Amino acid sequence: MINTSDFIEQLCEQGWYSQQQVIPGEWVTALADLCHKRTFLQAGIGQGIKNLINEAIRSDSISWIDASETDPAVKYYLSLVDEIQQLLNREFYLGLNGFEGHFSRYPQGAFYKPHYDCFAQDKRRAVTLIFYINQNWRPDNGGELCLHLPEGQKIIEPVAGSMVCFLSEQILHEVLPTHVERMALTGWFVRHQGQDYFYS
Ligand SMILES: O=C(O)CCC(=O)C(=O)O
Ligand SMILES: [Fe+2]
Repeated sequence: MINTSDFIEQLCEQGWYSQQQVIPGEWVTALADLCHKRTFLQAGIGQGIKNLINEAIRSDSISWIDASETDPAVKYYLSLVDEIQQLLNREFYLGLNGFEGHFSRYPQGAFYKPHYDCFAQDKRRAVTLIFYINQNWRPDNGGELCLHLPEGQKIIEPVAGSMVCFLSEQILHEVLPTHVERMALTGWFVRHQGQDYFYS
C-alpha cells in the first residue's frame, strides 16, 4: 500500500519519493518468477533510430511490457501503475496520458551511469516509477539506486517490494555496479503531444 499523503507531499517538495513494502511478498515472487522466464534485449540509450547500445553507459537488459498482457502478475503491476497515475493526475497537473514500462535485469557487474530519464529531443517522460523485485537482497550486494540531489546523494537499496518515484526531468540518477543479479520494473508516465514517436 502506498502512503498517499507522504507520496504527494514528498514528490511535490523534493521531486522524489521512495517507500518500502509496497508490493506484497506473493506478488514479488510472481513478478520475479515471470522476470526469469521472459525474453530480454540489451538496453539502448536514446530513442528510435538513435537508440544506441553503449555498454559504457548502461549494461542492463530489458523486456518491454505490453498493456494487453494477461499474466496475473503483469496485471497486478499495471493496476498499481494505474492507481499511481490517477493519484498523480488528481494531485498534480501533469496531463499524464500514457505509460511505458519494462522489466530490467542487471547481471553481476552491470550498472547504469548518471542520467536523466527525459531525452533531449523528446520531453514526453514526466514521472519515473520503479519497483524492485529482488528477494533476500543484502546490503553488501551493491546495485543501489543513487539519486544525485542538490543536497547530496541519496542511496536507495533495491529491496523486494519497494518503490521509487521521481520527476524524470529533474532527478539525475544512476545504478551503482551490482555484485549479484538485480531485477526491477521500470516505467514512465508520459504526456503525448499529438506527434508520432518511436518506441525504443
Ligand atoms: O533500476 C533502477 O534503479 C533505475 C533504472 C534507470 O534509471 C532507468 O532504467 O532509467
Ligand atoms: Fe533512469
